[in-house]
Amino acid sequence: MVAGGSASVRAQEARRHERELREQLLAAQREARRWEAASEGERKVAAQLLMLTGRGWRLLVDRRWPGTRSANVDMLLVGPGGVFVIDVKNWQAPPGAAEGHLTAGRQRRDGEIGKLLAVTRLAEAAVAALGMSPVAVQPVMVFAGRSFTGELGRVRLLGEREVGPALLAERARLTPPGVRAVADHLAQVFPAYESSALPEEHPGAHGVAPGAPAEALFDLDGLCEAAVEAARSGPIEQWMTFLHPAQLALVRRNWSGPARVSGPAGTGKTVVALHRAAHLAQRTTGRILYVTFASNLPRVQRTFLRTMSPAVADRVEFRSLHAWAQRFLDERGIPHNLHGGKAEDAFSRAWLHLGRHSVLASLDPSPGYWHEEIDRVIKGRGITRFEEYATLRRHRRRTNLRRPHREAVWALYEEYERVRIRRGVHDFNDILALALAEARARPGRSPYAAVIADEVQDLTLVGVRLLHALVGDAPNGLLLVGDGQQAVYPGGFRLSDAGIDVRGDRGQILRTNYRNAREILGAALAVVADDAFDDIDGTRTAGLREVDLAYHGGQVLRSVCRTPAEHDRALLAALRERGEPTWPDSAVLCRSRRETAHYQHLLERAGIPQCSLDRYDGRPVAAVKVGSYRRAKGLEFAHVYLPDHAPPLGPGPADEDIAGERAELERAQLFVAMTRARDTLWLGAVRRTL
Ligand SMILES: Nc1ncnc2c1ncn2[C@@H]1O[C@H](COP(=O)(O)OP(=O)(O)OP(=O)(O)O)[C@@H](O)[C@H]1O
Repeated sequence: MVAGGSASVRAQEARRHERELREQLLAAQREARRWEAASEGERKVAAQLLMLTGRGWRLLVDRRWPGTRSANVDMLLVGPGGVFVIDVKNWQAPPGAAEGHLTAGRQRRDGEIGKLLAVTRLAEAAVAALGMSPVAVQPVMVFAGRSFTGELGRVRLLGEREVGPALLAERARLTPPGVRAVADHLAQVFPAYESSALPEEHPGAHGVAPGAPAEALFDLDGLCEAAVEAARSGPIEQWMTFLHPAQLALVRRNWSGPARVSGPAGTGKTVVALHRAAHLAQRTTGRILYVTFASNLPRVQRTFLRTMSPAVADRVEFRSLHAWAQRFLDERGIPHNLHGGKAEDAFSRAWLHLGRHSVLASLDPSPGYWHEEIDRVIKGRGITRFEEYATLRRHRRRTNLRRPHREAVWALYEEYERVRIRRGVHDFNDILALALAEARARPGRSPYAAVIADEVQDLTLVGVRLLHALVGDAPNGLLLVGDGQQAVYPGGFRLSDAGIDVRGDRGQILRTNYRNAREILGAALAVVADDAFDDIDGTRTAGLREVDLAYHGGQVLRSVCRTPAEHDRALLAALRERGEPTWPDSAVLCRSRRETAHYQHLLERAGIPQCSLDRYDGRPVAAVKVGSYRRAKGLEFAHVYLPDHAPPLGPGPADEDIAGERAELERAQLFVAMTRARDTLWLGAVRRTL
């Protein structure tokens, strides 16, 4: 570049710098005028918030409360950390917060909290029009001239000196265009307070024509697309701020009783359930119970909620249903003695004694099917009398068991119970049954404002009855989330058997898949295309479902090998080829525990860091996750490797229906594993298994 050229570039830079300084000066003057007009307390607090406005935050001071003549909102602050509804208190007496009450000196001032919450709800409703979740809106009470840190429910209580650093430390949720769009929208909904001398916010200053209708102030589609893109390009642990309108409606909805959200894989059911948990925690002072069947999932979901909405995270309890039930029995002083191993042993003895020489062996000589029959059909559905079992419709069990078979199953069940009781142990079903009896015997002592069950299709009928007993038919009390197509355990039930009615608007379906690339979802649906399934609400649905796709890239890679050793080398080569940076967002998923152990060792020996899904808690870890298909329920990864994914051919049960049922369950499990993949799905197979 010639000398003259470089001087002209410097001159242009200087001019640009000068322009920026002028703009900053004008903005500072505007803000200064607003603060002069504000009350002394607001001025002091606004001065503290300067550090935020200098970093891309937008401050709306002294705004009118829509729908009222004279009520005002002290401040609305919009920044990377979200939306903050700020109420400034300039009290003579020192503020205090104890035992759920706000005080000024000795006087209770709880009404002030109520007012702030009411205006926060208005702000939530306003930003919902942009698809923004209520978790991104936080009420803050700031005490001018004080140093203070506390909280009452979802309201943060901060002193003048604490507020700036506290809000600055919030995790970034909004991009700069997002901040502008949200602030412009709020400026319209909460206009400048008429009786104040404060100048109006001029949206035009942010590049939008003054007087334009509210909808034109931002590009809603653009905002949603950007949010989807951010979610896709970010790490898997990415929490979300913007939801699809259909999802947001479910998060904020008022249900008059129990409700159900279903939808195919990857349609955001868990995202909705987590936002709903946070929303309900914001609206109530009670606790929210969030349960799943799998024991590893609650840890991951707890991490997600903590990231998404730390203010309410402590009031949402994440538990596997069985862990929760055991603690519940402890709290209520009900003796119990869960011992899975000894209970299994009791069944083996019963089988040796009664089962293997009975008519059951001619249908299926291996005890597994009959163990499931007792576990998921008889005890799982709370059947205690043979007459009930004799005529029971066995959902998701294809074999038509005639009376002699049912009598034989019942004899096996009774023998199992005898041995188990003699040994003084309980199985998992007993724990749920004891908890249900206790919850029914002493209702009204439940500390839960709401209960949310994720992956509900995997629970048993007794489990669902137990959750229902905790909240009954209270409005917004019970939310059941799940997808019958992803049932990975045998047997099933209908919600109506539990006395739960989710007809009409209380049963909602999500339809847009946000997770899987088209090719991946296509491959997964091909596996279950012919398997129509019965959902827990009683509807029969075809396996090949209509799904809208939000994402179109991705690929399916297939590797068919001649020997297991060649296959394992191919897996390692595929992992290495994709490269170390991809490993933290990769998972190797296996059909059984035994195979999981095999692939863990394989990766270890090859020097590829691995982390068991049993230990994974949703926080980023620099290792490939390894676990069984069942352990992968509810999770997702950018790259999923399914080694030796085709079930081996071998001698199966004599009964065709039982063989067909087993094969169908295996396909459902494979479908779940395949739909965990966002971008790449690697399918390994050994030719002997094809
Ligand atoms: N509105 C949205 N915008 C962008 N991404 C979304 C949206 N909703 C959900 N997602 C993303 O889609 C993926 C699937 O969401 P989620 O796990 O909640 O689906 P799901 O229906 O529970 O899936 P599954 O039943 O297969 O476990 C997640 O990565 C989530 O972040």
